[in-house]
Amino acid sequence: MTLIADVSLRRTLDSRGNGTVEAEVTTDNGGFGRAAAPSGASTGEYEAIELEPNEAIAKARELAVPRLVGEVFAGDQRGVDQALHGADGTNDFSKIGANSAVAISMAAAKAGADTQGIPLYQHLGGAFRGRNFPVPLGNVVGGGEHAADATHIQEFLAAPVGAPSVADAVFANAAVHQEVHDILAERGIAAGKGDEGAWAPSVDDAEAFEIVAQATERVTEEFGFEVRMGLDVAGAELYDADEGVYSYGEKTRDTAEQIDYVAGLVDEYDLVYVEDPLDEDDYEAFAELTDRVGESEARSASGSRAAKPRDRTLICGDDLFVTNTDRLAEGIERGAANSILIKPNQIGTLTDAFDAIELAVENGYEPVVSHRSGETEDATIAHLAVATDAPFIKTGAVGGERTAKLNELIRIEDNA
Ligand SMILES: C=C(OP(=O)(O)O)C(=O)O
Ligand SMILES: [Mg+2]
Repeated sequence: MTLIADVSLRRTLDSRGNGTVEAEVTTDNGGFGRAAAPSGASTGEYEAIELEPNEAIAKARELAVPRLVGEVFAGDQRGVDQALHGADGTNDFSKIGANSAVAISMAAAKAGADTQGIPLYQHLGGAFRGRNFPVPLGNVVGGGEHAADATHIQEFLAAPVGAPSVADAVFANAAVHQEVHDILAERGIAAGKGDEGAWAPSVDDAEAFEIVAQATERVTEEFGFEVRMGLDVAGAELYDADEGVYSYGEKTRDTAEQIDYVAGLVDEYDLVYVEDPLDEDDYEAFAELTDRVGESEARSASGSRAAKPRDRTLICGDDLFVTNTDRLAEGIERGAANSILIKPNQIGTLTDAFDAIELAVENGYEPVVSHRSGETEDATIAHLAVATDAPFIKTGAVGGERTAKLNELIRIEDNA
């Protein structure tokens, strides 16, 4: 094992044009790792704290770097992340910033892999990883906090669950994205793109469902494997706690109506994945919805598919769990959701993200590794997903900072 010899930090650009923290870790024997922090827009209330980048960098230089350089082995990820927690001293990284913490944590992991001459996913996950690949969830239409004057539901996702390889899945999602463009053009609807590269047309959610369903059907036919649909409702952003309702423009739904609405969408569009359908404080409503649609069951008696059992729909907690084992433990106890979104910067270190994944898997919750709406060319999450055998990764469909992760998955699959 080789000690960390240097940690350098700088402010670089993210995909929204904001500053972010980039970290470089070098080791005694010349190992090197570089990583950068992503950043959310529809952030959960209970996430670790992101500081202004220059402030985060100054604090990390003062408090964290001295605890790492010459003190911790680069391959000892728990040691690195413990040093970061020790330097910060709070439970939400509000002192050095979760952006500094996560950049250093990921850069150290890359340096650890480099010193051993193995890929990052193998360093993190062990010698037997690299055979299973996550299904990429591709954001093809979106609005909410990611685009003005577009859909209320934040993300309409393509889910190529039948793809024989990750490369096929990645290209299927890109094809759905293109189909959506073509269908919008057929309908005479102009659309720009939101923060994650999804189309952001000024249509209501009902029309977005129609368009994405049509696009996934066309691609299913063209590619010869099943491409289904998923959603990130980002319910906390729609929820008005004073009124106790979810607001879709003029239309509002109370919690019981919201549960009915989402359960109806699961049936109507055969949704494979629904993230944050409800408010981030409402474990009870999450549990009720999970109970209704979260288990495999015979499809209710509607039409010709009545006899076909429905796969389990993943009800995923993002803002609900914020990659935090305490919040996940509460969810497990209360039966809220059956899946957790894993965003390392929500919690600040790779160790904490790993612990959340392990707790999830032990309890039958599916981990879904995820990007943020503000991203960089950093591809650590691709390796994290492969290292942990995560069944899904959410990292967009197109756009350089999104394809950085998707192309990395293709390379890992290709043993490149
Ligand atoms: C990726 C997401 O958006 P953000 O990064 O803005 O939280 C999300 O809500 O899942
Ligand atoms: Mg989300």
